[in-house]
Amino acid sequence: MRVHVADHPLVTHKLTVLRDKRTPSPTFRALAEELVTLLAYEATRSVRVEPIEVETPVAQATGLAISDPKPLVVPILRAGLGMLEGMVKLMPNAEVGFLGMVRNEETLQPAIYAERLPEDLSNRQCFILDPMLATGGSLLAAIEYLFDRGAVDVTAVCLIAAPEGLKAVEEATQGRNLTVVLGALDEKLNEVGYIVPGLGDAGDRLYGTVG
Ligand SMILES: O=P(O)(O)OC[C@H]1O[C@H](OP(=O)(O)OP(=O)(O)O)[C@H](O)[C@@H]1O
Ligand SMILES: O=c1cc[nH]c(=O)[nH]1
Ligand SMILES: [Mg+2]
Repeated sequence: MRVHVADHPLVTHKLTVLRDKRTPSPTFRALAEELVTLLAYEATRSVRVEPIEVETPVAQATGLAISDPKPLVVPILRAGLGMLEGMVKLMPNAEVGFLGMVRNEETLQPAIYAERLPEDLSNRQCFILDPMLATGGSLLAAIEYLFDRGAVDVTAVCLIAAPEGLKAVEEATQGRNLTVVLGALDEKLNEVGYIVPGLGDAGDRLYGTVG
């Protein structure tokens, strides 16, 4: 597993405002989108491309185009939806599929409650979006789901991770072609499975509801 933790003052600045419990949902949503666009720059470094020729007003130029099959972006509902616009802004011709997952707050076990993905993911590059990697259970279930469907290459973009969850994902995905791109790697998980210092419940903070 390759891990990249953003080391950029703008990322840390925006994350600091996200962490602040006084930040209201509209600002939280705008910042989550901006953060993803910054992280997407790194996350798409290995996007598959092929050479193409174009005519400039002056001469022939060789450039690059994103190859087929197009990358598949998979936000994990609910909170991952807050990252979708920021990602597709950078890669407008990517396809988008959806996975709805919820973590049982007692057992911390994830469950998939909705799925809308292309049937066949063989030979696909997939980009999972989920702001929080806490125990790692949700991300791991999403990763396994995509690989089981035939994906060959998965990159997860998360705003904040706990070391415990990152380690769990790494141990369970040995030999997989997996990259994790993070805005920050925090200190730890608390006794109820929240990231410390984290930002609280990302879904609640994005959408202003509880649950
Ligand atoms: O690493 P884990 O311990 O699995 O926790 C992380 C998961 O928890 C949050 O989702 P949640 O279950 O709160 O659903 P929501 O997005 O609908 O709020 C978050 O968006 C991740 O999907
Ligand atoms: O800190 C956490 C852990 C799981 N899910 C969240 O939204 N936040
Ligand atoms: Mg939640």
